[in-house]
This record gives sequence, structure tokens and C-alpha cells, in this order.
Amino acid sequence: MMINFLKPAAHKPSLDNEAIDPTYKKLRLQVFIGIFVGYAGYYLVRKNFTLAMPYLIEMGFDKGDLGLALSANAIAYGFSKFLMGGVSDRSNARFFLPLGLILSALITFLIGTSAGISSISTMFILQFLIGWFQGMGWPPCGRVMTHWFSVKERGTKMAIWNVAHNVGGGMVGAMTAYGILWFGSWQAGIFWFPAVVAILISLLGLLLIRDTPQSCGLPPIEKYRNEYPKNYSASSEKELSAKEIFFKYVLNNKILWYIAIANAFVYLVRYGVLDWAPTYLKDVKGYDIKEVGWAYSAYEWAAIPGTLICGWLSDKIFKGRRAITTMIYMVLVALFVVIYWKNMDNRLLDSIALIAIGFLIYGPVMLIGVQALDLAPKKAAGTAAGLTGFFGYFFGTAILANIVMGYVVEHLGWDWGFFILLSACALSFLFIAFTYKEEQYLIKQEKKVVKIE
Ligand SMILES: O=P(O)(O)OC[C@H](O)CO
Repeated sequence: MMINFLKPAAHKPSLDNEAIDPTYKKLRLQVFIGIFVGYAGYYLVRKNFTLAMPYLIEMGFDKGDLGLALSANAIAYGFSKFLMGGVSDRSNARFFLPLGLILSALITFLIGTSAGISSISTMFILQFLIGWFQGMGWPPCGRVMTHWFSVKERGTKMAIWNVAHNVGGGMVGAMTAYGILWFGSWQAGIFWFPAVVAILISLLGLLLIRDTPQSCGLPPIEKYRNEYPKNYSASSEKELSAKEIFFKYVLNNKILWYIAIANAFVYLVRYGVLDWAPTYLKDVKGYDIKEVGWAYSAYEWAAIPGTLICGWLSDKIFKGRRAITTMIYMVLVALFVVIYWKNMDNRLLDSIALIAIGFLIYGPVMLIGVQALDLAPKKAAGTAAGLTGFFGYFFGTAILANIVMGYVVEHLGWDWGFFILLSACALSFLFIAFTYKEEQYLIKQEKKVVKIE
């Protein structure tokens, strides 16, 4: 049974005609800022544990055991993004997003206590909880996006929103450094300071986010923008049951399965390159730790322009065709993976290759989320994106990028590791290509206008 305060916000009587446009404009900006700041906040309390690992190793904990505790984060996140996506689709985004953020922050705070780091099993459980509560972040953002922005705007708007996670992730390092300096302990810097800021951000999210336009006395976005996607009708505004969401609209949607499988391979490249970059650069190419750190953060910062350009291209140049945009990006990713692999003596070229991969890979990461939102009814949007997230994190990140790649590199060498990354580029291209035809149909249908009340 749904907890009462989390239920989707009730529709309000319509505002006067002249109030609709200014209110829509104001609230669209307001809810967008709410989900941007809110999702950046989620990344402040996402993987702080990785920053604490050197201190924990000094305290005598084993690297492998700490890695195991960390893996609980990605595994729980994968399951939660899908299952909590189902709950989010039937919840008020205004309360759901801040609730997950507060819970993530509280657990993060707890990890910073001596009880939180007392044993590997405690750390495993706390990492699992963090991953689980983190899964409550993306789906309400997807709900807000599909209810406040039309299909044609989503490439650009999602691209801008999507950089929130790079901004949040990028700020953790600086906050940690200042936190240690100001508060005098690594626990306070790594865990407590970001957790307190995340709680403040969750209050801001509560203040800014609104569930649906109808809950503010506004018409649905399709009517406001006069843009009606395939199969849209008045019944598209009805909240769905969990059974309808999972079995009618998500699990039997063949195209969503293709996208989800493609996402596993895209995430294999995202984390296969990122997580192994420090080891590869240090062990194979002889980089020192400072150079590795620079290359590592350049990969993340390059994501911001790369994502924005990708969203713009998919909306303006490819007219909403996400598949072809992703396919082009994945070919270019493969090209720079080859350069990153084969170049042995030019450090500038290494940096260019890593920046290019970071610039390019986050476009497909974002567009697959957009495609999932586009292909499901908006009342099932969070679950649809959650299915792709589950494949991305459980199979792509935890199993393939971390475990399989680690084993292959250890036993067969880096050439085989790169063979896996290139195969992932090819397979993501292939599975996205399967969605190309359906997307043409979707875009043609969008031109037909279906009148609703
Ligand atoms: O990997 P996630 O689930 O945090 O999502 C990151 C981006 O927002 C994907 O669109």
C-alpha cells in the first residue's frame, strides 16, 4: 500500500486562461532547477566511500574486501533504480526525490562514525542501503521531465539536466578537501559535510519541485505545447497500477529490452574506461598518481559539453531520432578507445583520447534514458528508465566492467580488456540499431495531432 504523503499529487481546478502561460513558464523553470539541484545533491552522497578507502586501507582493511563492500553500492543501485522506479511512477516526485536524498545523507553520515566502519559486513550493508536510496533519485526526475516537458524538448532539456550528475560528482572532491581542512577529520570531510549539504539540498528540492502540471491547475504538457506523441489520449493522464506499469508497459516492451541491453554495453564502456583508467595509466603507461588524477577528472568534465552537444544534435539536427545520434557517438567512442589502447609514447594523445571518450560516452548514457522515457507512457517513465538502469549497473558495471574486466585483464592482459571495450561499442551500436525503425514510426506519429479535453 502506498504511504499517503507519497501518493501522486491530486489535480487542481484549472487556472484562468490568462494565468496559464506565465504560470507554466515560471513553474517549468522552477521544477527544472529543483530536479537539477536535487540530482546533483544525490551525487554528493553517492560514492564517498571510494574517497575513504585509502584511509581504511591504512587502518588495516583489505583492498579486496573494501572492493566487495563497494560493489554492494552498484548492485543495490541497479535493482533499486528499476524497483523504486516502479514506486516513483506512482508517487509524488516533490516528496519522493527529497526522501531518497535525506535517507542517502543519513546513511552517509552513519558511515562516517566509528560504528559505520567497524567491520566489512557493516560497510557492505551501509553501501547496499546507500545504493538502494540512491535509486530513488533518477526516477522522480524522469517523472518531472515527462510531465513538464514535451517529447520534442527532451533531448535538449535532459542533456542540460544530465550534467547535474557531473556537477555533483565533480563537487565531492573539492568539498571533501575543504571539509577535512575546516572540520579537522577525514570522516567529517568525506561523509558529514556532504551529508549535511545534501540534507539542505533535499529541503530545496521540496520547495521547488511540483509533481504534475495538473496538480498546479495547469493543462497537460501535450495540450500546452500542442505536441502529442504516439497513442496519446486523455487516458494517458490516468495514474497506473504497479501491475500495469511493470507488465503492460515495461516488461513486454521489446524496444525497451533492446535499449536496456544496449545500456549494459554503454555502461561497460563508461565504467570500464573510468574505473580502470588509474590502473591502466599507472601500470602500463607509467603515469604518476597526480597525472592519473588529472586525466581522471578531465574525463568527467569533458562529459558536460559532450552531453549538451549530443542532446542538441538529437533534437535539432536528427529531429528527435535518439538512436542514430547514439550510434554515431558509439562509432566515435570506439575510434578513441583504439587510440587510447594503441598509443604508447604520446601523453598528450592519451589525454586527448580520454577526454574524447568522456566527451562522447555520456551522450549515449543520457540519450538511452531519453529514449526509455520517449518509448513508455509518461506514467511508466521511471520504471522504463529503471529497467535500462538495472542493465547498466548490474550487468554493465558490476558484472562486466568490474568483475569480468578485472579477471580478464589480470589473467589475459590489457589487449583482451580493450577487446571487451570495443566489443561493447559494437554491441551497443547493434542493439540501438534494432530500435531505429520503431523510432521513425514514433516520430512520424508525433506529427498527427490528437485533440483531447
Ligand atoms: O548513472 P545514473 O543512474 O546516475 O544516471 C546518470 C545519468 O543521469 C544518466 O542519464
